[in-house]
Amino acid sequence: MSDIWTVDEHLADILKAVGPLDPIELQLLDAQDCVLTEDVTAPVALPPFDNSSMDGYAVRTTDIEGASEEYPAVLTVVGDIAAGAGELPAVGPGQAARIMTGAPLPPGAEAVVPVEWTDGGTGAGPAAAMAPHSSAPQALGGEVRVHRPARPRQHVRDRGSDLAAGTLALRAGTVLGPSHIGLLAAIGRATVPVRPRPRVVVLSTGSELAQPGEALGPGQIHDSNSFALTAAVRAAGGVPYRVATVADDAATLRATLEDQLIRADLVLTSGGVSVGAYDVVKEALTGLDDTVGGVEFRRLAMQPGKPQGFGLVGADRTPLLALPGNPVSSYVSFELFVRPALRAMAGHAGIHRPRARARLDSDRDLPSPAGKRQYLRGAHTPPPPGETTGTVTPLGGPGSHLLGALARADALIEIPEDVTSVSPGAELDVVLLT
Ligand SMILES: Nc1nc2c(c(=O)[nH]1)N[C@H]1C(S)=C(S)[C@@H](COP(=O)(O)OP(=O)(O)OC[C@H]3O[C@@H](n4cnc5c(N)ncnc54)[C@H](O)[C@@H]3O)O[C@H]1N2
Ligand code: MOO
Repeated sequence: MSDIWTVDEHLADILKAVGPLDPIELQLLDAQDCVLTEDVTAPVALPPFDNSSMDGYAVRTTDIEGASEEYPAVLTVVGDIAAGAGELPAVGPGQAARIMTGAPLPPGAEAVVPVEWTDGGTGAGPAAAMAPHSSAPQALGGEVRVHRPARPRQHVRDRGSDLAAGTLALRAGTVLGPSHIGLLAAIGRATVPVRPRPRVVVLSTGSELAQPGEALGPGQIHDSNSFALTAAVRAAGGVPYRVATVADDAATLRATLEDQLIRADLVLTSGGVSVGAYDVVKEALTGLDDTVGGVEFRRLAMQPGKPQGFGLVGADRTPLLALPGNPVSSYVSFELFVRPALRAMAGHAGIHRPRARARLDSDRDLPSPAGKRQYLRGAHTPPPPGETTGTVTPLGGPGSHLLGALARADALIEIPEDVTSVSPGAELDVVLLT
């Protein structure tokens, strides 16, 4: 390994050190967006019993053979079955039971005729709806005229027609979305085993940093990195813990870190990793014994994001990524190194942002530093229908302080290490950020 690391070497080194977190059992709604770690079989059939798909009448089909509006079949109504009904009236020859959508099919009945195929028990013409339950006594014990025949099982949802009891409901590896959570609830699961969301402590350093909402003193700037990184952790599916900004003091940083490790699956710091006299992260975490740090600081063949630290710290060997302080550098570093690590820890199969090929939309050549992979910020336009290559327009410039342009970007334009100039119209890889 040379003194300078490539982007790919640094990423591989991080991914080698982080693995999927141990599964935990979570309540259904807490498990949203998490990765299921075991196959789930349905302990019950879905639906659990034969039931009606219509508001209407449960009937024996032979009783209504040949029924028409002119010659309706006249049946005696023996009961009223609501969804959730326990006791069911038996339907004998010449009989029908009023039945609601989702209510169990009563014994003896073979099909359901929708109320619109009947007179609704009124003795008049075709009904548009059922008489309300409050006036049911008039319907019960009375008669219903059925105007159309029905096939056996028509408008009946058979027990187990969705899922048979004992069959696979969801496979391990499923990322639990709303429909999966609905299915788990339907089969009666209250909790499921999933990979937890990685808990990430976000810590920014710098004596020049003021909090948003505070007035800036001379030489001060607002801390934006810890906010951007906290939001990025959440967007990547992690649980962020943003810690108060630490001034440029190595002892304070070490103490803060020791306090925070208890709740961290991963630690992110920003700033203090370069070669300045106050580069506190480097000072605090270099060459320490195992109680706090084994962080290695390296230079990457990359712009932005050249200085990076990575190591495993504390008794639990918690991964720590020390990101550069320049706001664009820390954000780009998050996208390229931290996000894939968090996705791997959460057990996702796809850990990288999608990529696309795009033509450079620019009125001039873009220079790029020799020997470094450059990530410019850009606005991506997908290819028109039938084409495979979209376009990308650079925003701002290469400066690592250009947060305004970053906020307008939806892509990172990747310029390879061996390219020193890109002409308008040239095809490039872009990393899609949305
Ligand atoms: N002589 C050299 N100087 C620098 C080099 C170098 O190789 N030789 N590398 C430059 C590069 S590239 C980067 S990136 C930065 C990295 O610096 P640090 O990680 O040590 O970060 P700081 O010095 O603390 O800050 C850099 C810059 O970013 C601003 N900053 C820091 N934290 C925040 C925050 N939380 N929110 C907003 N802005 C922040 C800080 O004020 C500085 O302007 O080093 C270069 N220098
Ligand atoms: O590499 Mo620094 O990260 O350019 O700004």
